[in-house]
Amino acid sequence: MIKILLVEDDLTYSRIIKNFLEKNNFSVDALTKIEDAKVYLDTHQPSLIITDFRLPDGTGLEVLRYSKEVLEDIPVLLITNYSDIRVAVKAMKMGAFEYILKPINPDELLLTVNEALEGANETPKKKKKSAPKSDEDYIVGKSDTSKHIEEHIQLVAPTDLTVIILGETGTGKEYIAKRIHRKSSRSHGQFVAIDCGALSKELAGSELFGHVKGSFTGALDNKIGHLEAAGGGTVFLDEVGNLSYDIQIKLLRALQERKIRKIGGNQEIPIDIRIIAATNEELLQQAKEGTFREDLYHRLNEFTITALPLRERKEDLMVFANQFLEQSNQKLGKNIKGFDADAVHIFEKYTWPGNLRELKNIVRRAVLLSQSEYIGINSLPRELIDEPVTKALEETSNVESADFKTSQMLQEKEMIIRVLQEVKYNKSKAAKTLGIDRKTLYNKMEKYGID
Ligand SMILES: Nc1ncnc2c1ncn2[C@@H]1O[C@H](COP(=O)(O)OP(=O)(O)OP(=O)(O)O)[C@@H](O)[C@H]1O
Repeated sequence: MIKILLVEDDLTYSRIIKNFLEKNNFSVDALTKIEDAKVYLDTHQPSLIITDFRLPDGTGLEVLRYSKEVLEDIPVLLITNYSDIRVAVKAMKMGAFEYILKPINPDELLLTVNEALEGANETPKKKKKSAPKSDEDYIVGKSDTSKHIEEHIQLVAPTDLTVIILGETGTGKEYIAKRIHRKSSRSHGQFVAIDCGALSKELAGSELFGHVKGSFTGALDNKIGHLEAAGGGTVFLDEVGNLSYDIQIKLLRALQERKIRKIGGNQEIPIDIRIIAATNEELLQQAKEGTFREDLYHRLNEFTITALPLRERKEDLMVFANQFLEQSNQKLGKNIKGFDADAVHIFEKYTWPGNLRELKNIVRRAVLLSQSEYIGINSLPRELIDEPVTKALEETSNVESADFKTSQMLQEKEMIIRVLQEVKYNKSKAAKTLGIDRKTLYNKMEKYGID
């Protein structure tokens, strides 16, 4: 039976999730604290972790970080209470598989659990990222920017040039890389995606280049690295700015000489790969500051493609939203026809910090929740609807020039409003969720003028 670790300190919630998953034939071990989860992960190998964001001894991000350290390829789902998409985006960047907003919808939970487990072994070992299953999944978009990206993909794909793809998280860098691979003469070979941000410092060399038996403690056998294994195919180095200096030197050599040497080995092994690298950092800036080798930067940068954030390609927004709706309809067996005018208006106003990944997630959730033919604001999470309010608040208070305290107060006010809405204005529940007593909550509500 597939084993799941659940880290949730709200015992009622924990029991509901555990019972629900057990009814669906999963075995669930439930814990309430990060420290206990760490001890558990030292001795157990669950296939999936579901963790709440707010825990008594820290945040779920710590569970995520630790799990990536001890178990390389374990999917982690983060439950966030305050609909804080920025936390969710950070979690995704740290390697979380998906985030789920409270209040949890059981169908959504089950769907996400199954998606996370799809392809994951029962005993996880290797890091692998999700990639488009087929080219049919890929949406081109209709903005000029999208058309340019498509032209560039078509232009560079048949060559063997190394490509750097720049862009914020969730803008589709991996999707672009995979499309280049599919349109290239290497399409019959493998597409190997490596998340350089998730490679441990000690093992990065061995993962990329391989090692010979006995070259370090734990090297019990000869190992073939990804660069050799992907022979004839394409290697996608995501978050390439995270590679250590040593590895950068080795990679530069590999690219220049088209040969690698395994860790602890003397033999030169020819490699036949194309590299596509991606970063959401200012790699050139890093190169200038000396944290990323400039020679490697130039070697990688034979061609650049920039994936713009969704907020700068508004024309594409509804094209993607409608396609995601179609995909979700198919997957969930629903027949939602589209979005109503209010939903479209809210979509257009929102800033989409998690870009296409966030849009897809929100559309999928809305399709799942929607009771009517057209998705309306009732099926959208609060953060989308509240964002303009938050922004107006920030603008009137001119947060940029205001001191830190003002900004903290604004955040606190916003959080109290959100929690109150979430618990339908039950003050005891709100106080409990916020981790303060009722009296403090009343004082704060008065201070911020919340009715
Ligand atoms: N062109 C596209 N067509 C359809 N879906 C897309 C496209 N680009 C991105 N997506 C959706 O957005 C999600 C995120 O895309 P992707 O993983 O390629 O982003 P990324 O920029 O590599 O993110 P990160 O920097 O966080 O690794 C994908 O899983 C997919 O669902």
